[in-house]
Amino acid sequence: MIRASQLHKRYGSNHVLRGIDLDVRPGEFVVMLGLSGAGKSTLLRCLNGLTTPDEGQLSVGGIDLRQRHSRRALARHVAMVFQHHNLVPRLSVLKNALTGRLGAVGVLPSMLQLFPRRDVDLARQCLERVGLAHKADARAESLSGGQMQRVGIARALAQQPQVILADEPVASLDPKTAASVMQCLREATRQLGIAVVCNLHQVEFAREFGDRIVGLAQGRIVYDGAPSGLDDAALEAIYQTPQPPLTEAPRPPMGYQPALAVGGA
Ligand SMILES: Nc1ncnc2c1ncn2[C@@H]1O[C@H](COP(=O)(O)OP(=O)(O)OP(=O)(O)O)[C@@H](O)[C@H]1O
Repeated sequence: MIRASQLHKRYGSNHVLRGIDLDVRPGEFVVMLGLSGAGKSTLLRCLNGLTTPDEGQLSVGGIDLRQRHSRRALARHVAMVFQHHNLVPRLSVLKNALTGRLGAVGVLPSMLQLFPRRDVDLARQCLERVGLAHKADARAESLSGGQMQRVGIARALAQQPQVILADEPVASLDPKTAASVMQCLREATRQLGIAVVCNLHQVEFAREFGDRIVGLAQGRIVYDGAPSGLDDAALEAIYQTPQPPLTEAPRPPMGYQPALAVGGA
């Protein structure tokens, strides 16, 4: 589903990704952890074709991302879930979900918002999956933050992607709502066999919802394994070495207590 081999990405002299090897299978839910600046979002941008790696091999859904013409094709296979859901507030919930079909219908029908019946049915089914079928006609702006993010997930599902990339999808939500949105994302994608790569800052959510955890530190994978293997040593590799830069305080991973006191007696 995703095959990345020895990916490198530099922004000027900033060597952000330093040899990433990552294979993700259909239906696998991968949670990516790491300090701010570790390179998580950059890796997601490589996976959705927004950024081109400087070196390495990368294919997503069987599409070789080194080829220019593949970007449009990629949009049909890869959907995004954003931290700030990016809904159109004045549109109905159903129409927001339907925007997931924009890449599949022609330009004119999409400008006129004329969607085939089957797309409307699909969008309704996706809303049902995220528990919001009853809100189909409500304006998106009338929903709670958690409900809005569920619509964001429904929109991604309506794209019928092979891969969903989620960049801190629950960072703006309270812990209880965040857990229910993570549950919703995991269940829907598992039922449909969609591979997920999800950036998170909450270690306990990574443990609870991830099939597999990938830890990034300074552009390198320092942990790749089961949630059960995410012990203190693994967390120290992800969060403690090297120390975060003094100018940029990282968001602390929730529930993480370092095993060793830094700078202690
Ligand atoms: N478009 C860009 N141009 C220049 N530098 C960039 C760009 N995007 C990211 N960077 C740099 O790449 C590094 C990694 O950033 P990235 O956003 O991938 O980190 P992250 O792990 O996702 O952090 P966070 O958890 O805060 O989102 C940072 O030093 C950042 O400043």
